[in-house]
Amino acid sequence: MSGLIEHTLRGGWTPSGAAAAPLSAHALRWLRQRIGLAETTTPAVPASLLDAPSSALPEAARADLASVVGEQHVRTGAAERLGRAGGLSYQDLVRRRDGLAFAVPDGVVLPADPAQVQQVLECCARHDIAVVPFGGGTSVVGGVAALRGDKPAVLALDLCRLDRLVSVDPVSRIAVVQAGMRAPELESLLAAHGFTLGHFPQSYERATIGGFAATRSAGQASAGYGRFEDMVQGVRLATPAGEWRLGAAPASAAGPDLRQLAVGSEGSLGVITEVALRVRPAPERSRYEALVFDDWQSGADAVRALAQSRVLADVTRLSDVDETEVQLEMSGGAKAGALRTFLRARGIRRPCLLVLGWDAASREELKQRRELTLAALRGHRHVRLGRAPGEAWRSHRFSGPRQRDALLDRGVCVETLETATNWAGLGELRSAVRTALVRTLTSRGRAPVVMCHVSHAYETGASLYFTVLAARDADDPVGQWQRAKRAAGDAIAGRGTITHHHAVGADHLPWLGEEIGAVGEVVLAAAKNAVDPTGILNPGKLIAPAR
Ligand SMILES: Cc1cc2nc3c(=O)[nH]c(=O)nc-3n(C[C@H](O)[C@H](O)[C@H](O)COP(=O)(O)OP(=O)(O)OC[C@H]3O[C@@H](n4cnc5c(N)ncnc54)[C@H](O)[C@@H]3O)c2cc1C
Repeated sequence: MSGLIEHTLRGGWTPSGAAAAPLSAHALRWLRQRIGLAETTTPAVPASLLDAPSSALPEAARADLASVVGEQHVRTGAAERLGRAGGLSYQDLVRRRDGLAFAVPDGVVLPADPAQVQQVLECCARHDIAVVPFGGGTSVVGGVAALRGDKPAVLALDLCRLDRLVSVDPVSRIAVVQAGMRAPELESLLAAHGFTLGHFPQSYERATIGGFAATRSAGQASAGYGRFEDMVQGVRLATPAGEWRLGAAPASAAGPDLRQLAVGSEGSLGVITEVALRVRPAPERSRYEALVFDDWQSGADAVRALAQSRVLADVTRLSDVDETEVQLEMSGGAKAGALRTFLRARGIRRPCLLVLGWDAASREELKQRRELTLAALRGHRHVRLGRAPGEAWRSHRFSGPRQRDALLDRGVCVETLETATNWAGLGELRSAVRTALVRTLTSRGRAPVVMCHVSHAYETGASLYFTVLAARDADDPVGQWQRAKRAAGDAIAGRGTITHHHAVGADHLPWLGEEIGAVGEVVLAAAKNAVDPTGILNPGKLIAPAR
């Protein structure tokens, strides 16, 4: 066990904030000119000035919980509670950075193993206390907001002590892992057995296995290794109705696949305590490179060709013109200028960057896979940039959240949203979301930067991931983003899914009914009623309260 994670009030991805990835003078100049950023800095309010409301956890409940997990593992101090107060969306960060109102749990409980999680839930059901399962706390959709629903108190159930690799079956290639294990720790433990999970979301450094399973996460190498639910062979949950184990075999015809009810249940149907995961041999070789297409549609057509020919690279990531421009500007002015000249000379005026990355067991396998991918791109006009930009992308693949800290310090409204749809509707969906974001975030004649990329491609369609940079409305930063998000959500509804991998949480709930239908909502509510009849599990997330 690696010991407890000490969460403190989070105003960014790292405690050092912007210092971890400072913006260059060139990037700052470019931002000022593009989005009309003021010259001022906008540091976070010191955590010492923020106070938690006093805990509403009844003493009888606290004592009961302590008898299960031990006195030191029921915490009601302000620092502990503020540290689990919400996730890492822009709204969450701005609320905490600016000292605006946000929900704080009444206590934090830290069980040691699946049996204790089960007992904690039974205890909370007895005392009618709401429970928010808390993994890495990286939710960007309000999934770990400390909402209490109709309950008098709410607890953050922090799973960080469930951090064991329970077993590795090298014959079947299955690893059983406790839910609170963080992704980097799991990768290093699997490496000792010669395996990898291959799940590398941008939140890799902080997120947990239970969180991935609870949200149907998708990593950067999803084209090769699959989405998280593709990796889940079995799952063990604690529920107020009792323990639930699913996944006796890799495939089964024993009725609907109930694993898929547990995976993606976002803490509303149970607390995931263990996951049996499909693992693969760690790659001996890997190679990343970059290509450029002239405009979005040519690039999207090329990625569709790769997906439909089933020769996608493990990492296949296509940036649109705006995202490509920002990548160039953030990486430095002179280099960007030289590259533009080089591309213009080759007829590329609206560059869209495609990063491809392959993992393989041998040099031969790598060569073969790469050749198949590149062969499918013949006929799709592009310019190859070689390995350097591909490898640069790989080495900075987890630095986005640090860069966000730096942007937050400079008064930028910086947020992302994602969706997916079929290839036939992808162009329309992208335009509709772009238009909604530009319309709602244009202020004083300055339009925001709206970037988009495809990083998860399928034979029938792809995801779209948008990143927005706008000058922050200092008077109403939360309202500014909420208006933009509402407009984007309305543009998505009916054209695609409201979420491809961030999950529903509280923030996407207004659109869920339109996506799954009234019958779908009734089915989800019935499942909840069966496992959580008094509604203590994560109120206000995924499943709307009964009207
Ligand atoms: C900078 C940044 C980048 C991101 N990049 C990606 C990305 O590339 N791909 C991606 O898929 N997501 C991404 N996310 C979103 C987020 O990291 C994922 O949703 C992740 O799966 C959450 O894991 P977590 O352990 O932090 O879960 P948490 O944030 O702690 O919880 C997420 C939800 O799952 C529930 N939950 C957590 N653990 C359990 C459990 N054991 N049992 C039951 N319910 C549980 C919570 O109650 C909550 O509803 C990103 C987030 C940030 C901030």
